[in-house]
Amino acid sequence: MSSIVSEFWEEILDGVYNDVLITDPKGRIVYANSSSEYWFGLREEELLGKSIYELEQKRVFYPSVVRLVLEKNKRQTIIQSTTAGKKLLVNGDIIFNQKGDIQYVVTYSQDITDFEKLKTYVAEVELELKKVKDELASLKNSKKWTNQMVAASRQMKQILNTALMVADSDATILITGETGVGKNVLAKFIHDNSERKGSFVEVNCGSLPENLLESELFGYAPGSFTGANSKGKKGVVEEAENGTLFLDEIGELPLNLQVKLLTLIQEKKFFKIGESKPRHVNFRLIAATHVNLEKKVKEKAFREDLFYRLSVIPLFIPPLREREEDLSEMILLFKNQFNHLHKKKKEFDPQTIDLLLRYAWPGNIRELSNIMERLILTVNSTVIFPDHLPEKVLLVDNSNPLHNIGKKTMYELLDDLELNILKKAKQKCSSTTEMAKYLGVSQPTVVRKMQKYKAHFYS
Ligand SMILES: Nc1ncnc2c1ncn2[C@@H]1O[C@H](COP(=O)(O)OP(=O)(O)OP(=O)(O)O)[C@@H](O)[C@H]1O
Repeated sequence: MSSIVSEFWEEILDGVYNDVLITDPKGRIVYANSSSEYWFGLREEELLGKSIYELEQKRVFYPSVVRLVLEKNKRQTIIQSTTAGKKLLVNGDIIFNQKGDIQYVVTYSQDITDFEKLKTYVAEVELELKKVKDELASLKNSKKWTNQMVAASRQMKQILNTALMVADSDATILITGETGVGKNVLAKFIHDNSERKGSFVEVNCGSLPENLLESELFGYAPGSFTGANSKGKKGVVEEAENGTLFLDEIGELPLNLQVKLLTLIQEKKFFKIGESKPRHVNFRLIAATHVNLEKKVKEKAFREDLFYRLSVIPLFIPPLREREEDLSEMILLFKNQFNHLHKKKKEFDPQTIDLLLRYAWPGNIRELSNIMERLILTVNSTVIFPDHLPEKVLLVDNSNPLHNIGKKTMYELLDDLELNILKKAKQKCSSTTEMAKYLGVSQPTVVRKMQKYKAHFYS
């Protein structure tokens, strides 16, 4: 039994329901009261002398409040998960010696497992209620508002409302937005909500060389060129009869085909390769691009007249990072979808979700969906913790300290930035000497700074 607490106090502390741990400045546990077993699943004898860094790594608890107190040199209150399956609100207080150095860190917790469960339950019920409300509202004017399509943000709702308003018209639509934001999904949504009985036919203008793209679009007459199918070929323009033709990556359309597309839009007629008589068609055209078409027009790489013909109804889908409500709902959607698909029951630690919410998602929904599926398939434990995340997502926590402005002090924000710089340098370099050169500081400075954030570098 520990000698730093007198028998009198030990009896009192053993009688309290909450855990009490005392740790020395090196992070070694020098006292644990008998309630600690209930909280951490380890007997007090097993806890004594153990390093909190080691226990944190083994996930007996995570994150360690003592580590944070020692790193920040001040009192901390955090939410912690334990292997015993609890959620704790943990306080870490410092006892200073006469010289003003840390002598001990005292921690005690409050079990908020039930409270957290209740919070999750209320959040889920609220989310359900919101979904039902949204679905009811959208059902009023939508025929096929699929529940696989998230539109929780104000921007997305506005886009879908405009899309529904124009779905039944013949007006050409130009959908713009970064890669992976959902341009294809929106085009299909418009078709599904139109009265058009024909098919939704899709061509990616960037995926084929010019001659193949032309025959793909317009088809060819029998024997019109060497190597051609003797029966000829129907182009997608014809296949889209009475339906919707979706031209993805329209910015990649070669200039020669831009002229032909213009004729098609203006006169609703086209020539099959090898035919001299025009064919008439009736379809709705939706085009999409992730490039800046106006810029292409200025550079003379895209015809101005075609640009105006295409953008009768312009719809811009903002990047996922600007649609916070969609992002959080999509995380939930993909978690459920991939758990179901792969017969798993994975949960996400709140801090993992927090990091996913802060990441900039340059690949938008496609990138999010890929990462969620990979995590659900490859993580062994039931709970997905921050360190299971790809490095690029993990680094986001500190990569932009401005995210935490107002929540952390300026010194804490500067520490976050410093830590991030060191992490990035460590990824690039194989020694502290190399890191020093890379960062333009001395090697002892690098070592000293890494020591400051040792929990992130040495375990
Ligand atoms: N609102 C949404 N809700 C749920 N999933 C979505 C939504 N929008 C897009 N997705 C999913 O995200 C992925 C990318 O969508 P999509 O292919 O429509 O993007 P895109 O903008 O057309 O991409 P690209 O520019 O690369 O063609 C798809 O798997 C799609 O199912």
